[in-house]
Amino acid sequence: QENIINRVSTDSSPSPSREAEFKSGLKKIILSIVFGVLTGLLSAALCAGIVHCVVRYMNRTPILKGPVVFSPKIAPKTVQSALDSENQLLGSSPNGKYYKTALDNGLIIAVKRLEPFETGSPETQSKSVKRRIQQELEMLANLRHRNLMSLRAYVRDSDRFSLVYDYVPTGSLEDAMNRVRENQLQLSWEVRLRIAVGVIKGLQYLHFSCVPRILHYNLKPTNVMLDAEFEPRLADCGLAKLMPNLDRAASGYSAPECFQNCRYTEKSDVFSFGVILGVLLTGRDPMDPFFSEAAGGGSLGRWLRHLQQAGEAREALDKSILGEEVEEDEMLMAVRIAVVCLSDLPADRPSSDELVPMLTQLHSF
Ligand SMILES: Nc1ncnc2c1ncn2[C@@H]1O[C@H](COP(=O)(O)OP(=O)(O)OP(=O)(O)O)[C@@H](O)[C@H]1O
Repeated sequence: QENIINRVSTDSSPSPSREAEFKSGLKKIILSIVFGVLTGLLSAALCAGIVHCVVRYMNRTPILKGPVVFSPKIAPKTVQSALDSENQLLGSSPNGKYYKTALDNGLIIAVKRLEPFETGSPETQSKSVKRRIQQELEMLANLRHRNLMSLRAYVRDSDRFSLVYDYVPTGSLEDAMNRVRENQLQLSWEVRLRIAVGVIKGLQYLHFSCVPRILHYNLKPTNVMLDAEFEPRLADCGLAKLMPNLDRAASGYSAPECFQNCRYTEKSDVFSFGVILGVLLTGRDPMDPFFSEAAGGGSLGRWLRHLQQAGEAREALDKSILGEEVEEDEMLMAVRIAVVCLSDLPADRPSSDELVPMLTQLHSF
C-alpha cells in the first residue's frame, strides 16, 4: 500500500523538463502577442501618417497665377494691363512703392508694389514663402471695416506682389498734416478727434474682432488715408509681416520694445497710435529736430510727458486749434491719453478696446 501511495505522489508533481517546456511555450505566446500588438500599432501609425500627408498635400494652397480679384468692379485682365502701363508714383519706401493708375473702366486704383520677397532662395523655400504670403493676403482681403482700406486685388509677378486698393484722392493724414504745417489747410479739433477715434476703432477691429487677431505693425500717418469727410482708413494693415526687411527705425512711430527686443504686440500698435494722437494735438512731426533739444526731450512722447507733469500741457497744443475752453479741456484730457499710450512699458499702455470709449467719451468730461 505504501508503494502505491509513493507512486501516486510522484505521478501528480510535473517533472522538471515538462515544467521548463510549459514555461518556454508561455513565453513564446506572450512574446508573439506583444510583437503582434506592436507591429499593429506601428502599421496603424504609419498609415495615419501617410493619409495625413496626402490630405495636407491635396489641401495645400495652390500657387496662383495672374491677378486675384476680390471686387466685382475689377476685371482681372484690366489689372494686369494697368500694372504694365505708365503709372504715377504716389509714395516710396524701402518696403515698396505706391502707384496711381486707371483701369480700362475708368476706376482709379492705388497699387502697392512690394519689394521682392526673397532672392536667391531654394525653389521649395520660395514656394512656401509665396503660399504663406497668398494665405495672408486672402485673410487681409476679408477684412471689412469702415476705418480700414480693403484689399481689392493682388497680382504676383515672378518674385514680388502688387496689391490693389481704392485710390483716395484726399491722400493720407501725413499729406494733410503737412498742409496744416504749411498753413494751407485748417483742421479743427473736432475733425482731429474724429480722425483719432476712427484710427483707434480700426485698431480695435484688428485686435479684438479678427480671429486670429491682426497687428498693424506699421501704423503712421502715411498709412492713414483720409476720405473727403476726413474719416480715416488704415492702409497697409498687417503687410509688415510680409516684409522681412521692414525698416521701422526712422519712422518715429515705433514702440521702444521693437528695437530693444524685437517683441511686437498689440500694445506696440497702441504706442504708434499715441504718437499719432500727439501729432494731431501738437501739429508737430515726431522727427522734428525740435524734440532732441526740447526739455525732457528726445521724443514727442517724453516732451509731452514732461509738460503734462509740470502742469504745462497747454504749451504743447497746436496754436491753430486753441479756442473754446470746453474744447481745450478735451485736448488736455487727450494729451493725458496720448502720454499713457506712450508709456515705455507695454503693460502700462491701455488696449485699443479701452481707448475707444476713452476717446469717444471725451465730450462728457
Ligand atoms: N490708396 C491710396 N490713395 C491715395 N494715396 C495713397 C494711397 N496709398 C498710399 N498713398 C500715398 O502714398 C503715401 C505712402 O506711401 P508709402 O506707403 O510707400 O510710404 P510709407 O507709408 O512711408 O511706406 P511703408 O508703409 O512701406 O513704411 C501716402 O502718404 C499717400 O500720399
